[in-house]
Amino acid sequence: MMVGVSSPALLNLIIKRGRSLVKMAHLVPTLSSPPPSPCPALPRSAAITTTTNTTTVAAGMSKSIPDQKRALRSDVRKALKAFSPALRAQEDLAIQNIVLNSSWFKSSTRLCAYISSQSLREVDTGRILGEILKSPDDGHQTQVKKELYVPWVEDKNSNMRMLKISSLEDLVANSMNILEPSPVDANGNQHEDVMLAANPVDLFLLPGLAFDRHGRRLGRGGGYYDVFLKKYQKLATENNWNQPLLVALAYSVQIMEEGMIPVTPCDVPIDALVSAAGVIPISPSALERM
Ligand SMILES: Nc1nc2c(c(=O)[nH]1)N(C=O)[C@@H](CNc1ccc(C(=O)N[C@@H](CCC(=O)O)C(=O)O)cc1)CN2
Ligand SMILES: Nc1ncnc2c1ncn2[C@@H]1O[C@H](COP(=O)(O)OP(=O)(O)OP(=O)(O)O)[C@@H](O)[C@H]1O
Repeated sequence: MMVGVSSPALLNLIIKRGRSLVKMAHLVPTLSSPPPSPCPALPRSAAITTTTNTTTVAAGMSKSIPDQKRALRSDVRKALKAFSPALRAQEDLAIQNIVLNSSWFKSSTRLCAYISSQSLREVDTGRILGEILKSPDDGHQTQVKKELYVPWVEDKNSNMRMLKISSLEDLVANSMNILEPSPVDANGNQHEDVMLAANPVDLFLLPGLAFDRHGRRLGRGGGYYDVFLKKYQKLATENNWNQPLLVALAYSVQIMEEGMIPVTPCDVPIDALVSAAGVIPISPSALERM
């Protein structure tokens, strides 16, 4: 099976090791039948109406928010498919350069970042992950030492953990063809769960399908990030920590006009968006820190 990874380094890792893929069919999210939601959906009358072909509806017959989300996901997947590989590569380079050269990335010490998947056509994080994991050069330390936590899908009920890795060797492909931490690291130790870490994460680099300039984010429909981010924000509040900066990475075709992304109270807004055109700080904390 071909694993879709965004960076040649990650791809080589998979090929080189030639390990059989870990099968976790029981962990594949049943995207069509999510768990009962504690987040009340907005009334239909509050649903977005006249924005795209997919959400334009007759008066009083607006689509439900889940239906609007499904339709927008489908539109964005098509746009990503039609996005030229050359432009995509240009944007991958520009986005990663913006992150790597930013003061907020350089000064971050604990990060949660996604391992980009080429088959999902996600903004490449390969160089960023490499930079986070590289050992600081003795005597020529150019960056603050960083700790990296990456997603591990726990079950199909939107539960995801963020586990600490210290090397890309700690990753194996899951049943969704996304690289995840293996059950134990190279030394046979469990990966630390960020929810049990003594110190706070300062930066999240988030994936998603669609975003807008006002902080709305549409994910892939599993609810994994929304559930996790709510829990982590609660943990930060309980510990009197600063809230982490939530920064999403987006190709130009994933940035929507205001009003196109349907949201419910469960959707956690992002603080900032990085596209090839630059950083868009959104929240007051992003305006302060970026
Ligand atoms: N790189 C990466 N890792 C991640 C996420 C992510 O979005 N990106 N996740 C974020 O939640 C979690 C995994 N959730 C996922 C949810 C759906 C699909 C997926 O393959 N979706 C297909 C459609 C499947 C369907 O409709 O049945 C797709 O989007 O094309 C993958 C991962 C944790 N790890
Ligand atoms: N905090 C939460 N607690 C419980 N269920 C939630 C929470 N957040 C989202 N969900 C549920 O998860 C399902 C998917 O939500 P939604 O479509 O917003 O996901 P998404 O934003 O596309 O995915 P992700 O958050 O993984 O990027 C919905 O049924 C939603 O009600």
